[in-house]
Amino acid sequence: MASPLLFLVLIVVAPAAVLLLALSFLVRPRPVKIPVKGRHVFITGGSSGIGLALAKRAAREGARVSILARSLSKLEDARDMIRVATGVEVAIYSSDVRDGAAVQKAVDAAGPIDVLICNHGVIVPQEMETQSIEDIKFMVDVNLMGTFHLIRAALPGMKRGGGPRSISLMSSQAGQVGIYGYTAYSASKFALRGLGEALQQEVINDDIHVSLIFPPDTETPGFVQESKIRPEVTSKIAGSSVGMKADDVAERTLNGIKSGSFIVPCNFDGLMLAIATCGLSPQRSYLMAFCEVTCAGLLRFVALCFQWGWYATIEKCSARKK
Ligand SMILES: NC(=O)C1=CN([C@@H]2O[C@H](COP(=O)(O)OP(=O)(O)OC[C@H]3O[C@@H](n4cnc5c(N)ncnc54)[C@H](OP(=O)(O)O)[C@@H]3O)[C@@H](O)[C@H]2O)C=CC1
Ligand SMILES: CCCCCCCCCCCCCCCC(=O)[C@@H](N)CO
Repeated sequence: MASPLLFLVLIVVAPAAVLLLALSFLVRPRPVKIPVKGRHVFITGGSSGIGLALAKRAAREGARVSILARSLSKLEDARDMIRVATGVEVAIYSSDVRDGAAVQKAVDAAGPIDVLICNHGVIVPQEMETQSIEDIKFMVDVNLMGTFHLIRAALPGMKRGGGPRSISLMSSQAGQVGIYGYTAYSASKFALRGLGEALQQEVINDDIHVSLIFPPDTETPGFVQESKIRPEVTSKIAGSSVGMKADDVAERTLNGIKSGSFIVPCNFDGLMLAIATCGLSPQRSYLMAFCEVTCAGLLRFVALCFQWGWYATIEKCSARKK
């Protein structure tokens, strides 16, 4: 009578328990908690959208907050908005992340950083064949080179010790899977993952922990602009993942940073995408590692179903154009 139960234990539960135990010893780097309260959080692109929501949240949680962007008037408006919402006065720095010297000056003026959030980003969605090389360079320079400038400027100050610190990079779900109309944008966002994986190995001994954030379409001023010019196919494919509000992305982001997660998905589709594209990324959570090991095959199948749908959409749209 007890034999089906015994069978279940032997075939499923026991191997799962052994795997979980093995993974709890195996995961590296080790789990870490990164506090935000009373610490210096530096957010680029903090004057709008996700960055502004992040700045508000960090201020509310008792951090000292600095924000950097180009437009001084937008920065001042953001500072006023955050003061009204939280009673906290944030420091503002007007620089272009493409200008390494200007970034260095701002970072020096702000003082040693505990949590660096490279959130700035630009997008011009368009098919590569018609996109100008200036627009392509624009996205790579801001999204990728700007991030290099920031990390290089902030690292010496961050290595001074005083508890675990974080470097977080705002990628996109389009940095996990290439999307029609996003050749340059996807390239710049995929690049952040390579940067982050390599950087984590270089800074682990300094108690610095890298996080990569992968949001879906998010309601922001930037997204409103993007939506006006984005190809129809791009909108359809991006619609495969449920859109979010900036504040909800900010909440996921800050929680991901605080829990020291390397990969930070923002919604359920993002979680599936993270498991399907886990590759050789570091993983601190043995539970997530367990999901990756056990679900990879099935999620590959799900991913192929999505690709099937996307190629059908592309065919339909191009047939209509002709
Ligand atoms: N909204 C979305 O659908 C998604 C967004 N993301 C990513 O999230 C991040 C934030 O996006 P979102 O909130 O929509 O963006 P917004 O366009 O609303 O805000 C962008 C911010 O970055 C700043 N910025 C842009 N270029 C530069 C530059 N060269 N130097 C310094 N600061 C700059 C802007 O200020 P200023 O113009 O004054 O410089 C602004 O503060 C980006 O990296 C984006 O790629 C990822 C997935 C989805
Ligand atoms: C295996 C399971 C797969 C699960 C579903 C996969 C869905 C992928 C959708 C990708 C959407 C990309 C949106 C990018 C938004 C962005 O970065 C711009 N809006 C920036 O402004």
